[in-house]
Amino acid sequence: MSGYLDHGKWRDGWYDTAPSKGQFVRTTSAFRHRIVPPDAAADGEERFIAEPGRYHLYVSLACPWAHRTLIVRALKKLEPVISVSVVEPVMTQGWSFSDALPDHLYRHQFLHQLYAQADPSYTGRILVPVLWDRKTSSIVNNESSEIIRMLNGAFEHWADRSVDLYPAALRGDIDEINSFTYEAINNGVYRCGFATTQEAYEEAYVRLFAALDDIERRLEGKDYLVGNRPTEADWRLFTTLIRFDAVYYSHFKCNRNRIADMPNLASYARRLYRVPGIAATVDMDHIKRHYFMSHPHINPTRIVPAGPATNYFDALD
Ligand SMILES: N[C@@H](CCC(=O)N[C@@H](CS)C(=O)NCC(=O)O)C(=O)O
Repeated sequence: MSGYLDHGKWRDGWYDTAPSKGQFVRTTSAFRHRIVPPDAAADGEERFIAEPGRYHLYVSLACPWAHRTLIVRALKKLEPVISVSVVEPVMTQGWSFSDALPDHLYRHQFLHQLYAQADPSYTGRILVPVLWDRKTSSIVNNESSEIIRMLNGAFEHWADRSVDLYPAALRGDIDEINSFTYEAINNGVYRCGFATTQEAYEEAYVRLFAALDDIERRLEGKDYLVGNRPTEADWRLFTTLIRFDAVYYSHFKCNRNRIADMPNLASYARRLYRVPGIAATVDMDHIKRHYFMSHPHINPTRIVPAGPATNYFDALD
């Protein structure tokens, strides 16, 4: 089960959808600091400066938002620079650690203990991803869209500079697609799955599939959403696509059709999946166990479906 911290104390509890007429409203991330490259920190004012071995990511392999950060870390070849701890996929007191999946820094049992360590009076939900600073023992940032920008741009001294997921010339187009994708698709599947009224669910469902149809058209004759190399816009969409047929289609009732039934989207997702380093970031076991076992209000038996037998992304051409 999930829950939140109330002035540093754990409380079980789900999102209250009553004030929003059954609509799921995502909470905003609380920690929003920035890491700057060493050369941009010359005046000594900056608190968080890029350096190897200083920062640590806490992620769930199940979570599409955390998945973005692992993808950018892999593409920028930052594995030796930024270390990672992975939480257990099934929520207990929210996200937890185990002997098999430990908190490498503090051996906490639960992620909420890390939030309380950063801010003993923290009130709010305990979200992944978390970008942690060893030096100040604090959370730099827990908003994936901002973390991926930092991984793409602040660690250039140690990163693979041939990869730029947010090139200056394409930023306007990337930002525009990102907000469209976020509202209707990335968060749209959650707005379907966590809706508590028929109206709220149907509104999210119609918007989701209209957006997928739109992207299906945009991808006609194109390999990527913006330009001719993968950008942030592609990776942000990818983490939802890869979970869609196995989880969102059934668990979140996003069942007009599968991604496998949309030829351009299916081959696009497969193309992205085959980029070197990406397949290793996709863990279908964590993904399926997390969703089907962590939301007992949606799936009370907590049975994890055996299928789908094959996914569009591992099918042979
Ligand atoms: N906007 C945030 C969203 C992060 C988020 O909602 N993560 C989910 C996992 S998919 C979470 O940790 N949920 C725990 C909860 O809501 O209690 C981001 O992109 O970083």
